[in-house]
Amino acid sequence: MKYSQRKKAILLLADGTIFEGKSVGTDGTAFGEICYNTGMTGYQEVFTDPSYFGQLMLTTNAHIGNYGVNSEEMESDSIKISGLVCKNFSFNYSRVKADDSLENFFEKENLLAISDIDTRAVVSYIRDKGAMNAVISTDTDIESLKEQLKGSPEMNGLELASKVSTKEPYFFGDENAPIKISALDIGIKKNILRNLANRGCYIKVFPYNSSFEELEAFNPDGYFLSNGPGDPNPLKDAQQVAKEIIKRDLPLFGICLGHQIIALANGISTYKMHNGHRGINHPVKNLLTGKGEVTSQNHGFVVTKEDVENHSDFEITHIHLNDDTLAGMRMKNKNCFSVQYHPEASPGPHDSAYLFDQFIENIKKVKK
Ligand SMILES: NC(=O)CC[C@H](N)C(=O)O
Repeated sequence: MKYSQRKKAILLLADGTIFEGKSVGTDGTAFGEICYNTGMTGYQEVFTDPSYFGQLMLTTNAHIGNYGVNSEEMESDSIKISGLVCKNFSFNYSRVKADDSLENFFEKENLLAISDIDTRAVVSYIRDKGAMNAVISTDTDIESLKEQLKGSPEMNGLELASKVSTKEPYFFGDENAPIKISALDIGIKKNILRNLANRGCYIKVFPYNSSFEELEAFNPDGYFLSNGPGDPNPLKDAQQVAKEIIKRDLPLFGICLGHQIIALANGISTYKMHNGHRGINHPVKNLLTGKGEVTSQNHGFVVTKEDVENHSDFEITHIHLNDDTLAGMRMKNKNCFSVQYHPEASPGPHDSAYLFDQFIENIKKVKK
């Protein structure tokens, strides 16, 4: 689409606030909870991260699309955000490694994006008011959009893993690799699988509603619970899987949604944050080493820190330094640990990749 052909488009928040912008490609209307990501790079990884399913993504970086897209930077096989809100959309891109423009990619995936929005004003507004549902549209009939928006589901209590999980089990990595992992796919990012495979793991990935017995039948050396979209509370099957693994004291590692599932499986609650953490420069303190880590984050729910403090089987291992929320925990007498953030990065810094090494060490201890 030529720049001159762009239409007026709007962002309407659930409380009636309106921001005006322009459409980028396709006309249409898209709903979701509005969230913002502060990363300066990594838009393709973010847009294809299954954890973002059902969310309208606002990017605070002033330019989106300027380095195009590359097929190696997919975190799943398609775009998972429900729509994009940005400031400047780059119709031109420049990068040797790029194989297409972001505009073409959006067109192929039929994603609605709007630009020329005062993104700083939106972020400052939703930081005060808290996360809320919104709609973006090239249709400017506000009353009709308001009506439709009323019907869009609240993120609190929403089960979304079933929408992004694999339908059938599949394998990842070298089948002769020394370590076997059963991974529950509640929205898994590809770079988690790459990180495990690069450390000598052959992984069998299971659909979100698989039972412990199905995961066990692969005869794995360790178990993994993935990241993913939505509220962890409705995911009862996954919580049951976590319970069974922990009961048998088998090596277990959970990331983000998987970490929240481990908490819920042990009677530790989670809650929806006023605004989530989404970006690639979130500071975390490792309480075991005293060291800081700059981390990649994407979550709107969080594990209740007080519940972990009061649980005799758990200890806190990591704290988010911006707001003192829980960023990581482990079980004192079981082979189980988990983090709220993303050691696989993609996008983001690699400071926390040691957590994958730790998982492998935990597995090797048992294997000996
Ligand atoms: N990245 C994730 O796994 C996110 C977990 C969960 N959907 C949340 O928003 O908190």
